[in-house]
Amino acid sequence: MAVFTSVGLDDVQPWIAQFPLGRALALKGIASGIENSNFFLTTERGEYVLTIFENLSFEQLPFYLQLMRHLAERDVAVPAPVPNGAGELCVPLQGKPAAIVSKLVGSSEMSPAPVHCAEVGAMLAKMHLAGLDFPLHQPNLRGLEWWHGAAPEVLPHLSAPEADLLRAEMHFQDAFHASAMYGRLQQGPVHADLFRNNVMFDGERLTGFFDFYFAGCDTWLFDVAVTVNDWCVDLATGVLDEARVRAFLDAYHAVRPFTADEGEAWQPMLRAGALRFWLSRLYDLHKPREAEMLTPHDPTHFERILRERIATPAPALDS
Ligand SMILES: Nc1ncnc2c1ncn2[C@@H]1O[C@H](COP(=O)(O)OP(=O)(O)OP(=O)(O)O)[C@@H](O)[C@H]1O
Ligand SMILES: N[C@@H](CCO)C(=O)O
Repeated sequence: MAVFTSVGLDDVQPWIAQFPLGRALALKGIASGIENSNFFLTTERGEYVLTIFENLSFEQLPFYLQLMRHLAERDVAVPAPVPNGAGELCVPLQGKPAAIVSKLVGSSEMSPAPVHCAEVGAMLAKMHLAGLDFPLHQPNLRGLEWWHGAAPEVLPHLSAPEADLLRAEMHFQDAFHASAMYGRLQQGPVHADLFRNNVMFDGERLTGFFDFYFAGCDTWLFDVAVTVNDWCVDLATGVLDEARVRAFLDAYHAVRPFTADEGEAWQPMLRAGALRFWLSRLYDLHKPREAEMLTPHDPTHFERILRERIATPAPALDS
């Protein structure tokens, strides 16, 4: 269920007059998604997606929407937000923040082959470069500081081996994040949640990245690690598929070459990417938000990935 705020064509008709889109012709709720209410919107000018934000406020949204606009203007495949007549990207609908973005063609590729991973790698590198001159700044709100707040909250709910792993990995990540090598890694706006369900494909052609609502400024390599941990993994075991990893990394490297520091940081960063989602899934499971609408994802998937990344080195980065 992904329409939490119900809106009909009659509600949208007067509201849409502020956008240069003509009249609304059709509105259809989108069934997938767990954070926001999403609708396919057909207007006299074409096909769009209308999102009503259920958890994000008017203050938080400019970073995400301006970033999407900035990237779309630089030919990165992302939905382009449509400004209203006053130039605003986010305006209230039924008392909640809402935005209209262009509709991407295609569907998510949930069983990716190396060819899909190469497309994602190349577009991610292009996105990182295009974000270099993005003027707004917001930290990754699910970064090290958040991990330090979340870990003590979930620890009482863990078994002894799980608690030992979490404590040891936090310790390891503190040292990694404090290192001079970490301090030299290139930073900028990152997607930070680029899982298979947040990318659209039309056959083997990537048509767009979407769901930017965990984006923030962090190291580019963190984004690479999060993305590889999802796109290049065997979902049953957490083991990385070498052919997909190579395809992803080679395609990224061809657009934006990795540095020697990134080569050194690669293994700990894959662990950081796994820890981030193990922790957030544990947190969502044990500390659900008030008026929570989502079914928590399984944390053990990322516990398995974390243990696997500690035990087995991933294919190296070229630099
Ligand atoms: N710009 C777009 N173009 C085409 N389809 C879109 C677009 N944005 C969203 N969708 C569709 O809507 C669905 C839900 O969107 P999204 O994943 O952003 O929902 P969410 O509730 O915000 O996120 P999530 O469940 O991933 O946390 C997607 O799976 C996709 O099918
Ligand atoms: N991608 C996240 C969900 C939030 O988008 C997860 O799999 O835990």
